[in-house]
Amino acid sequence: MTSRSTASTDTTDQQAVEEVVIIGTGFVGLPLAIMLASKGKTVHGIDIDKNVVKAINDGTLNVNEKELNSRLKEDTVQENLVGQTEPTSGDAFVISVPTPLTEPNKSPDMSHVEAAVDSILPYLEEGDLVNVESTIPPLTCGNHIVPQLERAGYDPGDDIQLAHSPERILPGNVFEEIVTNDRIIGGIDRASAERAAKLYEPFLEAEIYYTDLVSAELCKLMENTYRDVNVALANEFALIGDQMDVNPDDIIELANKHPRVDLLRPGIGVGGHCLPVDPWFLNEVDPEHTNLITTARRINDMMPEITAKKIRRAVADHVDPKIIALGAAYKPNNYDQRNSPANEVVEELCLDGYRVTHYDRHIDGMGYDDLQATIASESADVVVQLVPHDETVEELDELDSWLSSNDVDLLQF
Ligand SMILES: NC(=O)c1ccc[n+]([C@@H]2O[C@H](COP(=O)([O-])OP(=O)(O)OC[C@H]3O[C@@H](n4cnc5c(N)ncnc54)[C@H](O)[C@@H]3O)[C@@H](O)[C@H]2O)c1
Ligand SMILES: CC(=O)N[C@@H]1[C@@H](OP(=O)(O)OP(=O)(O)OC[C@H]2O[C@@H](n3ccc(=O)[nH]c3=O)[C@H](O)[C@@H]2O)O[C@H](CO)[C@@H](O)[C@@H]1O
Repeated sequence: MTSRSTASTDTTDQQAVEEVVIIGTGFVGLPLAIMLASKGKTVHGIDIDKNVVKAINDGTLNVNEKELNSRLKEDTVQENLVGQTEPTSGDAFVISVPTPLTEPNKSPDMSHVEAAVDSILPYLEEGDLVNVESTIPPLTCGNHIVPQLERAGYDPGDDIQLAHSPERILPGNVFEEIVTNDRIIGGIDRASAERAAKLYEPFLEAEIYYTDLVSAELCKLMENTYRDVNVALANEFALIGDQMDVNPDDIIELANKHPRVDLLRPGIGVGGHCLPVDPWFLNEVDPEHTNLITTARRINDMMPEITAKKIRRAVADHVDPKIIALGAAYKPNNYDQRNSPANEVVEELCLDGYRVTHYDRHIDGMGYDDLQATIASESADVVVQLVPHDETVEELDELDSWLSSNDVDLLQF
């Protein structure tokens, strides 16, 4: 049961949402809090991290997401958004806490979601909406959140509305995508899904698709798994290309000239908060039918080690080479280091005893003033570009002839 509505046309007669309590004001919760506050909603941003709460209230959060700092400082946002460490009452509760994996068995760690739901129970009142934005394993709403609410004496779908609207924003382009991405809203019933749409209507300029809870859970996981598997395919093609001594990027470009082929870019691995995690949620619920998915995960997880091997081979002619590694973020033009393949590559090289200094202009404390001066002062033998940030690629382009005339090898991934 999927159906569509346009956010700009307010078609439902569900009660508006005026006061919103957002549990978890991190990468996902804070942009939503800011968007709602900027549209005049009363927003309580709840976080167990006192520093995050203080920074929200002071308007000083130093997060390197485009526009986030300036939007947080806007007068309307500062007037309407208050950071708190404890929940309070409201019309709608949004759950946007982490859902990591437990290692080494790659099972979902649902403790934050459970704690977040527990924390709102004393404040829930009849008619309130609970809307989960965290990425969750299939059946989490039905098998965990519904019983948790029932144990507290509620009857979700009757006295409490329950929805799951997974967040799909792309790190690095959050404030555009939160407005323009279509939204999938699963509800325990249609009324819950339509009420959740009331949360997004004030700022959304895209379609809303209504569905049930499990379909919404699965949809988010399929999206990220699709991307992970496709990067794995590109990585595997690149390994085959390497073996044949041809440039895989060039061949992929040629293959993409086919009208129905659209290969992604091979790289040094798949990092970030989502792609290395979410496919395992599918494996958790259906190990029998996730062979391709888990194989792709393993291919992507192997890439940092394979990259380190390539670097070892490339520096084999140098005695005790001095290596400068550029890039620590999990992807280009980004500052986030969560599950960063670049960091894994550097760790591998350091474990082997190589002398490596590691820089990333996008990351506080890892920058440099002048790349040429840095390479010269460190007497580097090899420069390895691990993350193709636009600026890094440009800088290295400009330094190309200087590097070769100074016998500095350049490796670019
Ligand atoms: N980061 C992304 O790109 C992205 C995009 C879409 C979806 N998601 C999903 O959204 C969810 C949140 O991810 P994130 O990136 O915002 O995480 P995050 O770590 O940036 O933020 C989560 C925040 O929740 C707080 N928190 C933890 N437990 C809490 C509790 N019980 N009560 C109140 N606050 C609590 C943490 O202190 C933290 O500030 C995850 O399920 C993630 O998979 C993330
Ligand atoms: C389906 C989808 O798009 N989901 C997005 C994704 O956001 P993300 O930032 O994690 O995604 P990517 O940009 O794909 O990067 C991931 C890693 O893959 C490497 N990569 C990428 C493309 C490529 O061709 N070759 C590569 O090697 C890249 O370097 C990096 O390490 O998950 C978020 C949270 O759920 C979503 O909200 C967001 O919509």
